Amino acid sequence: MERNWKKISGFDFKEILFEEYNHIAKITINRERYRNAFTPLTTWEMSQAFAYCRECADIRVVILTGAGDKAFCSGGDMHVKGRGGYVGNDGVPRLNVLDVQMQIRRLPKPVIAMVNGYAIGGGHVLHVMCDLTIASENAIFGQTGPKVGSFDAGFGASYLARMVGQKKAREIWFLCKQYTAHEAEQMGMVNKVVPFEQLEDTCVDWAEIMMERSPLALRMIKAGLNAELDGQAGIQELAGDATMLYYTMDEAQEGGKAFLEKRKPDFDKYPVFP
Ligand SMILES: CC(C)(COP(=O)(O)OP(=O)(O)OC[C@H]1O[C@@H](n2cnc3c(N)ncnc32)[C@H](O)[C@@H]1OP(=O)(O)O)[C@@H](O)C(=O)NCCC(=O)NCCSC(=O)c1cc(O)c2ccccc2c1O
Repeated sequence: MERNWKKISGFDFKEILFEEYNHIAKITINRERYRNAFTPLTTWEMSQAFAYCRECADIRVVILTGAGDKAFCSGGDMHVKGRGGYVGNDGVPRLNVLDVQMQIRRLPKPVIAMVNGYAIGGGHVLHVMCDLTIASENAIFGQTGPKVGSFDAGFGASYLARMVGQKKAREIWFLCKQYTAHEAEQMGMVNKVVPFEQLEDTCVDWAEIMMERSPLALRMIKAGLNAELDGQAGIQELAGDATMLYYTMDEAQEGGKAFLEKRKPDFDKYPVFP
């Protein structure tokens, strides 16, 4: 189905497209010429887009994808890989895709990876970070790090292992083989494989189903699933959400009111559940 994706205004992005349709934001890495490899500018722009998605209450689900029919993302742009990171116009080496990874993980809304071709290297890690992955039949998955002088021993290893198991994760990283969409689905890192022509429709369908569910329930489930792996940082995320919920209750309002009214708070009137 042809959809009227509208450009989200207020940004002058050069390396990504940032669009909205029916409360769904779509972030497209727009470097088709380089199989959508990311530079520090690409990841900086992605960071701003994800920050907007977090703040904007109108956005309920985010789709991350790559331009064209060849690649979702082929990882860091090898042309600008320097000593210490990927070097942007300011000459500073950075690994700022790691910030984007955290933003995806911390976004209190579902993020769908719409994998339309190669998801390789740092691009593979990006799909791993997303809550759901829907892939077209032509999609190819794999890590290249140990072949090209890199590795992601963070979420790119440990979270991947949670998905596919330790043996498979080690195979993926040690051998740097490429896997078809169906193999990736069998391994548990892809939710659904569809023909290329149905890829966007399926992602939008899934997004629209999720938008019929309680946003707060999805937010809490995501935080809980994260907390299992994220230790103290995961507990902080879940605890922050619990505090947010507590602040919506009369019991918490009473504490603040009592302070401002210079009286003792009366918490006795609020129910204590077993
Ligand atoms: C992705 C491919 C398997 C596609 O192969 P295909 O045969 O379809 O296409 P070509 O190879 O001919 O590519 C067409 C064209 O695009 C250029 N290109 C492709 N990928 C990149 C890239 N990553 N960087 C720069 N340019 C790229 C390619 O050179 C061609 O240009 P021409 O001028 O020749 O036309 C295959 O392309 C491929 O394997 N690509 C490389 C994948 C890769 O190794 N990526 C880097 C991995 S490391 C990484 O991503 C990484 C990034 C981080 O920021 C990290 C941060 C922290 C920890 C770890 C990190 C990390 O590991």
